[in-house]
Amino acid sequence: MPDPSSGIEIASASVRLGDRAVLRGLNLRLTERRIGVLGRNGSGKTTLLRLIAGLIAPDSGTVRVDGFDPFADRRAAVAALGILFQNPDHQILFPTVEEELAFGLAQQGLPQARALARAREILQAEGRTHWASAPVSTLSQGQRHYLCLLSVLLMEPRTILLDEPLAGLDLPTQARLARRFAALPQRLVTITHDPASLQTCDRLLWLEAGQIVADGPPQTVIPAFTAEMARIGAQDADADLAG
Ligand SMILES: Nc1ncnc2c1ncn2[C@@H]1O[C@H](COP(=O)(O)OP(=O)(O)OP(=O)(O)O)[C@@H](O)[C@H]1O
Repeated sequence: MPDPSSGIEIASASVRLGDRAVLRGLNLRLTERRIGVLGRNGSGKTTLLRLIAGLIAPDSGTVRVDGFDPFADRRAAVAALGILFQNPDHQILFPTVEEELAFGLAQQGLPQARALARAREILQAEGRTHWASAPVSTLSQGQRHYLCLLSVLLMEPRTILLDEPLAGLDLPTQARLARRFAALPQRLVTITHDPASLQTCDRLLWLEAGQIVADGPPQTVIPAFTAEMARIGAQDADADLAG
């Protein structure tokens, strides 16, 4: 049985992609409700999220979420973890909004008719009943992103992994989504290179070249990160960027 109190446990985990060591010997035990991961482009944030989600396995070391291995136990992973990718087009599989929303529930074992009914209920609750049979292709990028979030919320996972959840969205949508995230009872792991959105996290990790360089409350990690980004930004050439 899953044990939610054990949180996300990563032990000596390394990931190579191609000839690159993208994550290097990570050791983390994450039990907080709001966890942020900061880091520059290419630092390994998305790879870390994919590792936690069980979409990739570590080359060495172990990953456990609520006590199970998310790569080996896909059934447990689908029930326990929701992931919101940066690009909604990497996530959306179905032609219409209601089919897309129903898919995750059907994967969790709900009969298709019940899944579609639940999809229509959430659209009604969101004031978007007119979206139900709309082709996903008629939605804007921001609306598709919002649709992906609704899909994740419908599945009620214990942990939600968010990859740059507010990037590319207009300001009212960002504000609305930020309020929605803040109200969620679930554990959220949010990755971004924008520290402002992580001010209220319980714990903040700063990832650099596949390793944790700072781990603590936002009050200490954000000033250190911001100062380092300013230092690098003041240079003409990016000597610190490995790849
Ligand atoms: N399939 C792959 N093969 C080889 N290298 C890869 C592959 N996928 C990612 N990488 C490399 O791994 C590194 C980390 O990528 P990752 O997407 O995890 O970074 P990130 O911190 O999420 O970056 P960003 O902020 O730009 O989204 C990058 O240098 C990237 O080029």
